[in-house]
Amino acid sequence: MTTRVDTLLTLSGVGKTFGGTVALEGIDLSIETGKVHAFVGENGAGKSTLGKLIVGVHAPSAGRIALDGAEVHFASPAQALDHGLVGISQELSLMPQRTVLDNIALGREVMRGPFVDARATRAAVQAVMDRYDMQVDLDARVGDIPVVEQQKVEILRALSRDARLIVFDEPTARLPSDQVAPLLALVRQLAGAGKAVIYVSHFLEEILEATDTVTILRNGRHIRTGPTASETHETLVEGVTGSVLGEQYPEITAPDAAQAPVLSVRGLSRPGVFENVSFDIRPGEIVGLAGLVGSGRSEIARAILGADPATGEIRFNGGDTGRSIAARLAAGMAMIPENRREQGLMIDRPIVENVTLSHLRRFSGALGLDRRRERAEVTQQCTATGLKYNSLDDPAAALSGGNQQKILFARAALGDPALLIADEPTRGVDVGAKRSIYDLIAGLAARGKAILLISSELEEILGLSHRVIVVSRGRVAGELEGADLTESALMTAAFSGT
Ligand SMILES: Nc1ncnc2c1ncn2[C@@H]1O[C@H](COP(=O)(O)OP(=O)(O)OP(=O)(O)O)[C@@H](O)[C@H]1O
Repeated sequence: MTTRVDTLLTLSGVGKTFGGTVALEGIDLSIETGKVHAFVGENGAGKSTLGKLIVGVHAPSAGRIALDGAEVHFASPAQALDHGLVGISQELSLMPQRTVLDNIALGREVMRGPFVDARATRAAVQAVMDRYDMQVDLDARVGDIPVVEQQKVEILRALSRDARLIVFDEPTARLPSDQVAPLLALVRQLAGAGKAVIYVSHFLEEILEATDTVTILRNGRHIRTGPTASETHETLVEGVTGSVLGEQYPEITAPDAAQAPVLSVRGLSRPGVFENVSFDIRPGEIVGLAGLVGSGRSEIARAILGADPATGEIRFNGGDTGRSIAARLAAGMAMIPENRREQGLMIDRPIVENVTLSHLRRFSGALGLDRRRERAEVTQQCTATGLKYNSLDDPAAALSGGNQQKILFARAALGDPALLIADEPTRGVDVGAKRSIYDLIAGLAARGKAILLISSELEEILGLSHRVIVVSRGRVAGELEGADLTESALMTAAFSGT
């Protein structure tokens, strides 16, 4: 199939400010049909904002946007949709209780008089699926299907509304690794069908593999746009950070083998989820917990924190901590949860409150809350994590996704925990900020803290852990250390139970 390439959208001198924050400035760019166009940049570079200007979530503060050569102004996403411009965000906007068909057809039902013609509605949706060769079970409940299928539902919904351009904002951030390739195939398929696609992502490999054009943004400015084929991992990193990045992983010092473990887990079990899990973590040790998605890694971590019930023994600092999450936090455990929006952040509350959450007692004295000390310590932690913000009183929602992640780090570090459980700590974080999070983890370990690190990025586990526990189907399938800690040994163990 030959695909015609035409300019669909032209941005000239586009800028956006939020209060005092300049998110974007002087952006000139064109978006073409039949191409996948990546936006890359550090956290806060303005990628999401640019996507949101295009699909009518925000209105530009300066400049003009032209569609097919004619200037357009969208007061809402609905108006952008009327022109065929659609955004698919990280948090999907589907109704999980309803069927796939309902979700795709909602608001677009074929009517016969005052009644919905169910058969004709179904046929219309089927026709869209056939036309784009994207099949999905129309009768399944959306909440029951995998995330990548849910994304397909969103795409079909957009296609059934005659979308011409689809903006994907970090579409793989929530995807299990085995669903990434199918998503990338869907994205390619859309371009093949003549749609313009914008792809916002931190995953440089995905960008190199699946996009045609790359735009690099830095501090709200347009650095360059060009064919993806002429970029490499290194040129992208250089473009995004503005400098050549050195070693990605910090030196980690070997823990003192003579010290008693901070954490001892014995025979930890939760029926149907994991079974008979036992391991220790010593002070200053970074232990990776690796395994395929569904292996039980995150569930084990949650049980250690007391967030989920489990049988077996957990000894912390040589004693019993009690079973509740509150008792374990008070005893010196901390966790950076995998899903920060649902589990970690109060998105509408100020940054300062988000950082001090669960540590308020530290700043309370006879005279009430010591606000000055609270702000000083929060500022210190925010600087240490490299968090970029205007004012500590801004809501967390005003930060870019990666900077929101750093709030959770600042919070965990503020409590000076003896054990930090970090579940996917760098998800959604840019390459430069990744390094600062690795430095933080290594720094905590150097100060004698125990770290349990969970990550889907194999490289990250290998680069940062002293020792790795591999889980497969809820059982410990191997423990790797020193010269035995290699990618192939890790993968072999991870697949052993499957
Ligand atoms: N609703 C908002 N209110 C105030 N400031 C905002 C808002 N949305 C974005 N910003 C600011 O605009 C800038 C760009 O943010 P944006 O979300 O576009 O970055 P990004 O490149 O997508 O980052 P990330 O990779 O972290 O998601 C940041 O400084 C951010 O704090």
